[in-house]
Amino acid sequence: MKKGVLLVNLGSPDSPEPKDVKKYLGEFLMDERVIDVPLWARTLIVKGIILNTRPKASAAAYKKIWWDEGSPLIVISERLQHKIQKQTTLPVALAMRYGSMTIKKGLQQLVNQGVEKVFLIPLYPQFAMATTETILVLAENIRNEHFPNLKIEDLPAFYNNQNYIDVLSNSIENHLKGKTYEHVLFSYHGVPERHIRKRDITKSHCQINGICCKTPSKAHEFCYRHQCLEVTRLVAEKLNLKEGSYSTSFQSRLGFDPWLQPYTDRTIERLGKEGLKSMAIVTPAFVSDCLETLEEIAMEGEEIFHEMGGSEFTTVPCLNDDDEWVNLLAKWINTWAHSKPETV
Ligand SMILES: C=CC1=C(C)c2cc3[nH]c(cc4nc(cc5[nH]c(cc1n2)c(C)c5CCC(=O)O)C(CCC(=O)O)=C4C)c(C)c3C=C
Ligand SMILES: [Fe+2]
Ligand SMILES: [Fe+2]
Repeated sequence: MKKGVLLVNLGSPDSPEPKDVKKYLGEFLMDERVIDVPLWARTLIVKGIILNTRPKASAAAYKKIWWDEGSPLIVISERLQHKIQKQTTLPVALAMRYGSMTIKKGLQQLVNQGVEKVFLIPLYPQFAMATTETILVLAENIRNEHFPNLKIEDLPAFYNNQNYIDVLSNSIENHLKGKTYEHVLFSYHGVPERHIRKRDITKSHCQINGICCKTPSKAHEFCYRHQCLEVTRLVAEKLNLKEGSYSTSFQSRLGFDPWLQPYTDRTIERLGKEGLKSMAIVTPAFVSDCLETLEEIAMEGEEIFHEMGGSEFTTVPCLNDDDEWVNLLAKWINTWAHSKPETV
């Protein structure tokens, strides 16, 4: 049975022009796993409010970070794909959950090469309904409709895989080059608190308080908050960061519902107000730099810190196409390729 790999990331607009940003945001935010309210309410919020107000401002933000070759998230994902391809004999395709590089096209490319079994790799270290789950559900729907004979297996969230933690820690250490910052902030993309409760398979564990995510539970297989806190804990342990010299926060909230806290912008503000002069930010919910890291953190975050009196602010790049990261993904792919007996 011929095997192949499909890497899947979030996606970006085709260009940083308001019309393309509007089209992209429309598809993204109408996803029932991103804005998880009934269709009528989602339509009202997205088409009635957000798409009439946000695309211009979002387009301006995209313009600040756009590269000559295109969206950083897409260009970086393509570089990753090409580097991985050099380390495996399996065909490696790339798709995006939203936008024009669709999952259907990615699966079609593999099928055209004779692939019968796909290793689907959502490029997210932590599970979330708005990221991993929506990819898996869509891929399964596309398979049922267009490729019923195709087998698909997926890579589960790898937030606590020690090899991943080592690669991430090394990349942080390499960026900081031995310089000590007074605080290291681990900033993860936020989600509404409701998303965490919805995916609590025990129905009662996740209270979103100080202790639930630190108390062992089978709920953690699908608890984004637990998985983010674990990445921070494991990296801090590996890098020997002292208690109090690092913390976790959540960025990019949208709307009025409570999202995971503490919020990144307020945390940077607080640290600046407390007289902190130097800080580093790491963004481990993303494996590729994107609007959220290059604009919201590296530009807006730095501006907030400076306004509050801080001076040195550094944003650690995502893993992008880092060689150790490529090697690790290639190792997982090649292990998968050889691990299971072929079905005839
Ligand atoms: C209800 C809204 C959103 C949820 C829930 C959400 C979860 C979520 N998103 C990412 C990763 C990325 N998000 C990006 C951009 C982005 N996200 C939202 C909204 C939600 N995300 C919006 C409206 C936008 C667009 C930006 C804007 O208009 O200001 C990106 C960047 C894409 C790019 O092109 O660079 C990424 C990556 C994760 C990991 C996540 C939940 C865990
Ligand atoms: Fe997002
Ligand atoms: Fe939890």
